[in-house]
Amino acid sequence: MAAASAVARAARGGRGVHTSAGSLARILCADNVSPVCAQVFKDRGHHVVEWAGGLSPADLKAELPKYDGIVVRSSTNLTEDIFPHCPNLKIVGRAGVGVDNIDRSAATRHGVIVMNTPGGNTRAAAELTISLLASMLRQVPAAHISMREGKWERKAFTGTEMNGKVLGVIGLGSIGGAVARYAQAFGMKVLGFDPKTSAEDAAAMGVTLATVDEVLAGSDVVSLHVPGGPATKNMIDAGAIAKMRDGAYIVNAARGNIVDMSALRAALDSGKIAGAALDVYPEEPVTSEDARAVVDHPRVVPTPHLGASTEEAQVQVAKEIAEQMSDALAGTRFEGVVNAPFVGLTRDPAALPFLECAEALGSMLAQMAADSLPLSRIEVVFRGRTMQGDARYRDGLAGAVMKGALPHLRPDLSAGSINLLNAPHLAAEASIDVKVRSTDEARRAGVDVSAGDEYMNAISVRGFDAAGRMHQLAGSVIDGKPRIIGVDEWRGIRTFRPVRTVLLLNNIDRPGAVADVTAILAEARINVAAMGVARQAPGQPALCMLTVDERVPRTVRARIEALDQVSAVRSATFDKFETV
Ligand SMILES: NC(=O)c1ccc[n+]([C@@H]2O[C@H](COP(=O)([O-])OP(=O)(O)OC[C@H]3O[C@@H](n4cnc5c(N)ncnc54)[C@H](O)[C@@H]3O)[C@@H](O)[C@H]2O)c1
Ligand SMILES: O=C(O)[C@H](O)COP(=O)(O)O
Repeated sequence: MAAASAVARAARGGRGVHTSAGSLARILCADNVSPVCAQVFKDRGHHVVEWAGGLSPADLKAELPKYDGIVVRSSTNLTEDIFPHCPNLKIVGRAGVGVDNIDRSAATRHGVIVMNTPGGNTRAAAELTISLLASMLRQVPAAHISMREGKWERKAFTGTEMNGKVLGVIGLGSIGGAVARYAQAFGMKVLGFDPKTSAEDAAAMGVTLATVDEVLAGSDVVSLHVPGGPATKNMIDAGAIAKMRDGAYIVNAARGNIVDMSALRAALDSGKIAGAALDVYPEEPVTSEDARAVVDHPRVVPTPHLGASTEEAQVQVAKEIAEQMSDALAGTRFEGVVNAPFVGLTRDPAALPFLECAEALGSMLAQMAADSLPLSRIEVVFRGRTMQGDARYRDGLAGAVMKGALPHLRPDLSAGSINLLNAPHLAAEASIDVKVRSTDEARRAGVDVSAGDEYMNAISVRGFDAAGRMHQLAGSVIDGKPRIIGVDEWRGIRTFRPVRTVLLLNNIDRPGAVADVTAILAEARINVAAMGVARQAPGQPALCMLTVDERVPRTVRARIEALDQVSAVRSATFDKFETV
């Protein structure tokens, strides 16, 4: 399972992420995803099982623990309770756009990457939206049924033209944008609302930007293209419908719970809404009485979630998700990740040393604070253009610092169960408040940001115990490698690499003070690899930093602590970083 562990290593922010020929991950392809998906995985050396249709919660609990990855469409629901059953699961792929059937925050908490294929089914969904719109305005399905019943009813099916009407598009992303363009070819004017669309982008689509209320009030047809989820649930409720024109139409090919079915049913019955075309429903297949009544309404055109169901779109999303997941499993590319965009940093040679530095700082901080655990708060401050210029660093640094710290703060967790994705959540579980700020933000919050200020790029970490005592470290990347550049209040120290075992001693600066320490280490046959001292003035308190080749037993540490010139000894051992 070398490739499967590559994705875990990438999430852990480790080095050496690569595919080895013939290395296998076990992938479950569910929800009738195109066979192209399985083929791409097989071609990339993975072991694939194709599952016909969706998996029930019981199926998921029984089957998914055996797999490293799963591909789903919209039928299989990966709810919060599934993830604790799947310790091997590393990646979930959505062959499509909407990820509202996947509990992304539970996935993140369990260190599982979630990715989708935005764009793969845009054309299919936009074409179906226009088909629904035209069928609804011209009553094509009802006329079809009437013909099949042997009737010839022309007058009853007099329709409404698209030309000259106003289409209101809510959600001007890929599909909403395409719908807006297609509708203009039929002579429709388009009003649109999307908080993320700029006036320039709207103008390029030929859309007049408006508020949501203006779109509702000014449109003959309102078409919805926003993602599903709590933020858009019942966006079109009785209040929104009341704002619409009398005799307006609604098209929903986005997600079922965006429209309140009971409000739509009432508005269809009253004639406030002249017709609706729906591809999606609050529950699929339809079960509730309101949704059933809407589907059966004579002025409603329903389809069973067919937006992405074209040969072309299915092949496209199946191929894309298998390639994206295979690349992520190989650790070479992290396209389409929706719950941890920062994992891409682990493949960036310029970014990786900063993540390693943050992890080393977290590890050393937690080890330095061993005598004052638990830590209740960890603050991370970053400076420099590299990290400030890329929004992904904020989450990446939080993950890396906590990934380093947690093995020392939560002995209940095995080191292998902690990665960049879940580390901040595991910290929150232990009531450790983690804050990441840029120097500017920290300065505004009144935090001392002087640690590492002589470096272009630096990360400082401060850990506070319950009594408010603080431990502080700063690090930077020098010659492509992490270095510790500051310890507590000491500035301008001789920088050192976070490798082997680092001993920090607070001592009085006097002749032979350090020699007494190295003599004890020599007696214990502990080799000193590097050493540095920092002091305020001759004869004053000083800091001595020693890198030694072995772990320092408690008895040896106690002998050093007993020296009268030494006031505090702290040590940190690094397993994963290179040797000096
Ligand atoms: N019927 C189908 O088979 C089918 C197929 C594909 C996608 N979809 C659904 O369509 C949705 C949109 O797909 P897309 O590819 O265009 O995604 P997208 O991410 O490109 O676009 C979504 C847009 O909605 C906007 N948005 C979010 N909240 C909003 C709000 N409250 N008000 C206004 N705009 C808001 C976003 O800013 C974004 O621009 C998907 O999330 C999916 O649920 C359905
Ligand atoms: O969000 C999507 O991509 C669509 O709703 C398609 O869903 P499906 O893959 O279940 O057809």
